[in-house]
Amino acid sequence: MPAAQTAPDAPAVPEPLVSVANVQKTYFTRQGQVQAVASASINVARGEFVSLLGPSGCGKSTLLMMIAGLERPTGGSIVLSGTEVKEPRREIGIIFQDATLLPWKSALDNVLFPVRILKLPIEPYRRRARELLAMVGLSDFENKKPSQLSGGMRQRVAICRALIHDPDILLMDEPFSALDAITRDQMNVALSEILETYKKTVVFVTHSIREAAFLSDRVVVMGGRPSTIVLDMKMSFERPRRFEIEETPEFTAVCRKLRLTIEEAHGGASSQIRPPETRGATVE
Ligand SMILES: Nc1ncnc2c1ncn2[C@@H]1O[C@H](COP(=O)(O)OP(=O)(O)OP(=O)(O)O)[C@@H](O)[C@H]1O
Repeated sequence: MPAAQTAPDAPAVPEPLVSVANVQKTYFTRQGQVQAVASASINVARGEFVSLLGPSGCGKSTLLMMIAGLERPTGGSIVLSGTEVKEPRREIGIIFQDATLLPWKSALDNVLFPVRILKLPIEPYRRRARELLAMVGLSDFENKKPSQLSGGMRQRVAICRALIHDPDILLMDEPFSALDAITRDQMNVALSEILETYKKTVVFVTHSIREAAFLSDRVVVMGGRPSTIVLDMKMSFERPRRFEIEETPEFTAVCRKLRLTIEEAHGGASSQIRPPETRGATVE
């Protein structure tokens, strides 16, 4: 029987931008070992938005920090743009839960901070910083210090700072979880708009099922003990997305499936009585 052949005009499968292959992480502490991630494998294509969802302690931040090169896996490998990640890399921009802005610097200078660290020429980047601040509606606030900005504004400055050196990939660790519900919704829409303009690959850690479903191309659910990937689900809602999709039966069904998966990974609790481990995952 002849060997199966690929048709000459078959579309080439694009190389993933990020490839996480059987990654494991055990922390060695004075109190003993903590197995944060038993095994995780995910490919993220260029331009894709992938959320990591799951209850507190299931290893989401650990996995993100390993992709960022800030933690080393104890097993498996992470490859970014064809090269194994062994240290923080310029192609990456990171945004944390707390905006972590420098309090004595203006919004504009905070956005320019990575440019100074990377010793890049300031002037062309000053123009880009102003463009980014305008994009997130902060043109009138570029000279304000962080203490003069609201939480949502500070987080928008942090997004501009992460984008200033034009990284290929944005890693976001619960960036909006400290914000009130309305501001958080606004930030979700603002982030979608930013990504329509500056096409980036995003890996996004969140506790919020709705936020993950709204923003993502794929939602990866982590869970179990020790923690693995229990679901990798495509979010096929049309883009650009607006709040209205959250009112649709399709969106509700997707959120229900994600919630049940998280609960099953923790022993099949009913939706009324959830074990403490699943309380970190919210549908608000
Ligand atoms: N630096 C560290 N040293 C030792 N243990 C750690 C360290 N960082 C995380 N852990 C442990 O690894 C496990 C996974 O933690 P991680 O923060 O990655 O989970 P998470 O899903 O992001 O949690 P959360 O949603 O609460 O932020 C937890 O048991 C945590 O206590």
